[in-house]
Amino acid sequence: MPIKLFPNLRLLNPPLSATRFPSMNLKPSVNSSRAIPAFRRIFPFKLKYLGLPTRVNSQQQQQQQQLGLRKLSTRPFRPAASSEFGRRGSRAGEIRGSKNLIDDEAELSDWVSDLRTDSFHSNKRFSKDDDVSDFRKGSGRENRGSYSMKRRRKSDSDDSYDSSRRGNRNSVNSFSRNNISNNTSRFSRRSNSELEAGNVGRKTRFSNDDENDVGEERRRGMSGIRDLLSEEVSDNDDDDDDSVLRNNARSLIGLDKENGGMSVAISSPGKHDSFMSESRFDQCSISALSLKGIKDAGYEKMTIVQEATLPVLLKGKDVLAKAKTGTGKTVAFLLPSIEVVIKSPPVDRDQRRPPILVLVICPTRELATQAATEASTLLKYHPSIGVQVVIGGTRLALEQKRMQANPCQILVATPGRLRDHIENTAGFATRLMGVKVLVLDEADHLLDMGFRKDIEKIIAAVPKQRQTLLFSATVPEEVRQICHIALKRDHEFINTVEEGSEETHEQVRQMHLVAPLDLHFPLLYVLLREHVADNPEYKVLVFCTTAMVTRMVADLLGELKLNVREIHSRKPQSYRTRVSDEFRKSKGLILVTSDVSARGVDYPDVTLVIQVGLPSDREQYIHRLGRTGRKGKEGQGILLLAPWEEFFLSTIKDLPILKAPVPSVDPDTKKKVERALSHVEMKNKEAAYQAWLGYYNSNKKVGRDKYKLVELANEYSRSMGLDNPPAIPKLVLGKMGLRNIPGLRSK
Ligand SMILES: Nc1ncnc2c1ncn2[C@@H]1O[C@H](COP(=O)(O)OP(=O)(O)OP(=O)(O)O)[C@@H](O)[C@H]1O
Repeated sequence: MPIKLFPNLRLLNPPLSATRFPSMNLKPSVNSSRAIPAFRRIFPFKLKYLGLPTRVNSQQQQQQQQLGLRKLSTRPFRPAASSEFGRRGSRAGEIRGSKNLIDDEAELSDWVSDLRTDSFHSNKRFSKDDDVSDFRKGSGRENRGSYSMKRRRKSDSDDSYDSSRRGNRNSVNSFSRNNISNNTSRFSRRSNSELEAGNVGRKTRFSNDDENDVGEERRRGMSGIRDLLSEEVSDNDDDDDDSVLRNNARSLIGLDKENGGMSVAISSPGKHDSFMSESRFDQCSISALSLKGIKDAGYEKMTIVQEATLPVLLKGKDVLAKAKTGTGKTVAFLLPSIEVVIKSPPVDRDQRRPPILVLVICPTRELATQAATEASTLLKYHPSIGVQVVIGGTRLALEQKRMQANPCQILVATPGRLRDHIENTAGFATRLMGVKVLVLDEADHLLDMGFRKDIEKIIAAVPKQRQTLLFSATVPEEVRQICHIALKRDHEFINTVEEGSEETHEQVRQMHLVAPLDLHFPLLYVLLREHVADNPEYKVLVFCTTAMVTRMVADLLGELKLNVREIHSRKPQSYRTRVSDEFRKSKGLILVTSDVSARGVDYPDVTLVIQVGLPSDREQYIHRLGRTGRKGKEGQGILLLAPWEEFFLSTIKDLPILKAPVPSVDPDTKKKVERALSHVEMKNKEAAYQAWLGYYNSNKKVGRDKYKLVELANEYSRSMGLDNPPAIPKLVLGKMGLRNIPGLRSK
């Protein structure tokens, strides 16, 4: 049975295009770093002169050879037709960096204070965000590690497997158990293819007058819900949808062996602009008023993930959906959810505890606010449907008042704050018993150990009889294994990233730079300076490992007179909202950020993403990179690593990331950076050092050898211009397992 699948798979996986980077000049050259500005050396395809980046994997090397010596044409970079889905590579991810135990000093000090007060669990309970979640990942690290081990072993044993088939192995296995024809006829469809207030343990809650409570702004009541029932529904009924989509069908469907769910592999139509489909929203059973809202939002056709998921979701099925970053997943889960509200019986206006019908969970405050804003846009012509957002960093009492004064049917929340409401808001648990649709956005992150307990609690608080939607750009195997926590057994896995193809966008050029730590700050400055000079409309995200490292790097770049903002969990929510809005609207700005901006945040037109230091794992690398190249636009990504961090590259070896030559930094620039570092506040450098140590200590690989780790941390301290490593509280060192390690200073 499985053998039958392969011809189909081949059809779905067109041969490799020889021209992946058609515009790249591949003539070897010895780069004179002085003659060629650093950024241009890293992205030589922008230029008419020579450069020879080294491909990471051998397949890519082969492609490069096939390309031969070609004249470089520069902007605009356009990927070759059909190449996006034509590539294969062994699926990386077998070797994954472990999640950090302590993501930043906030967690560290909170942890310490928790230890002091012996109230760790109770304190942690009510405010969670990205950074915090990373802290809490500690308990799950071992689990993650063992998953990784399993995966590694599995992949080892599969070495003989043809790599071109490897990506489809799951499908093949699962097909062998199932009735292909039934599945195909039923489901075939066409397709192109932080942070709740970091109040954990923090004693301050921020009052937030400028909180973007969309539901409140809209001041929607429940009065018109009855009217909604008489809303005109578009002509197409479900069968029509099916036939339209069936006509377009090019997909394969099989039962997901691991968890019993349906698995749908979506094919490529052979064009590189894979983000949009040819299908219109009115081809689905969507209410006329929703269609009006969609039109006003400027959406004409569905994106690939919308086209693939909407018909299934409109039928009420549970779905786990995977689609590349910036391809419209938010609308994909909001629209069918809104349709459920429309079709629900009217709620009595005088009801004391009106039900929440749709519950959307997002891992970060920014993302929750963004999703609520999108919902608000789509609800333009549904004035009686209310959407509210509950997130950390705002006063709980204020949210309670708002929810009481103006009950909504759609609630968007971060996990920690939601749990807080479940436990502390009168009548809230009763309202949740009305939930018909549960959405986990960035599902893999939410199902990760950092959020797992909250999510389990939330799932226990909503009815079993519900529809559940899990969306993410990354769905690692371990998430497939545990998604039954949330999904029904017969759920569908709709994967719009073709198995064997890359999870990143082709139009985003990726580079990695490996250089000693002492060069990282000067190199970062040089890269940014060059990019700013080259791009009048620059908009750059610089990702750092922890919140305190983020603050220090932002200070440094500010001292270097770059136009910089910073965002991380240690900033008050009002500040974060303001900076996030500013960056969304601005051009000519650099946002230095922790992982609060890694997932989901939709900043338009980001020109460059720089990741400094080890990303927590492969998924985080992909999500951070995904802040650029959204909606089919071009973008660039640079990963700056130290030599001892190079192991991370094996986890992303299937991605088209090229090795860039390290630009030399001229003595004047070095001095300039040193001077700027000397102006950065000592306490910020000390905090960065401690946070850096905590972050790498929690990395399975780097943190294994404590002696080496301390040496590296002290190298980092020197790179900040410090003669002696800052002293760290004894309690903290003890907790990190670093007591009595030579080279550390304690206080
Ligand atoms: N049908 C559509 N046509 C055009 N643009 C759309 C459509 N649907 C969504 N968009 C826009 O696409 C952009 C990206 O959408 P969204 O943020 O939902 O992506 P995503 O897939 O969730 O990304 P991430 O994985 O990073 O969370 C948004 O600006 C959104 O307004």
